[in-house]
Amino acid sequence: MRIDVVTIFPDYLRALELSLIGRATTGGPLEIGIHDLRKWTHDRHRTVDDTPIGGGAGMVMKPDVWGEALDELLSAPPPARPDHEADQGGQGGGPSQGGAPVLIIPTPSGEVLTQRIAEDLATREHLVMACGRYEGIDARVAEHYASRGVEVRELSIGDYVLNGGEAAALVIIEAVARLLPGVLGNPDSVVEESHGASGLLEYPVHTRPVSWRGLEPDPALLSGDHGRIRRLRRDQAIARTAQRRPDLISRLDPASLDSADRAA
Ligand SMILES: Nc1cc(-c2ccc3cc[nH]c3c2)n[nH]1
Repeated sequence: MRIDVVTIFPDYLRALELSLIGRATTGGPLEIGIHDLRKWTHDRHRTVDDTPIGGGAGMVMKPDVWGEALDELLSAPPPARPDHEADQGGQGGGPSQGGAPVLIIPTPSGEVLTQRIAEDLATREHLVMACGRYEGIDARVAEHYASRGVEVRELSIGDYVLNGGEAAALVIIEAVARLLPGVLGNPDSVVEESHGASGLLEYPVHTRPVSWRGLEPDPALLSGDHGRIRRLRRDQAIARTAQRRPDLISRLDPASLDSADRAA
């Protein structure tokens, strides 16, 4: 997968050079390009914004500058894929959806990112992320590329307002990139996560010391009885979800909450 990120603050995205995502970009399944939007300006002040048509506070990012940047990045050839990666779905599941780039525009007024959306995006070959600032990017940019048949995803990372799209882009990239094959050391760790296949929040985790400040994990976890441990953890996941995210419980298939797998 290739991800191109356009921003007026390229240093904000340097975090992508760290940790697992950073390692995934050195000979791994991921290529990341970080681009300064001002590269596509032509005036001496490198202007990227202007006052809003119709009035209002703040400034709006200019469609002509964004158009030159996105024309170039959206028409770039899809990343070369080693033969062994032909149609190999990652933890996101499913074969690749082909090389057509997806234009992702972080915005507080977008569809809220979910694990399902991240899994879908993890099957794509090329993501182009447009990070806005000020009051946002001229709405005609998304409209123009959608009209040209580009898949445009205006994505929110939650119902709160940031100062720009860069932090949201980091969240979206991490949620997607970690699902790619070879990025996580242990692919099994994706299986029992919150918002994973079970639709539940994950159970509480513990490690040594067993006794800490008078607190100890459930004795079942020390029993070595894997069936008992699995049943406990499922009960804990259900209880935690019911307490913290009852909205997720209502979406579950009631049959999935029965003791079927507890009998195992
Ligand atoms: N979920 C969420 C996204 C944003 C966001 C995204 C882009 C821009 C550009 C200017 N302000 C922005 C805010 N806030 N909250």
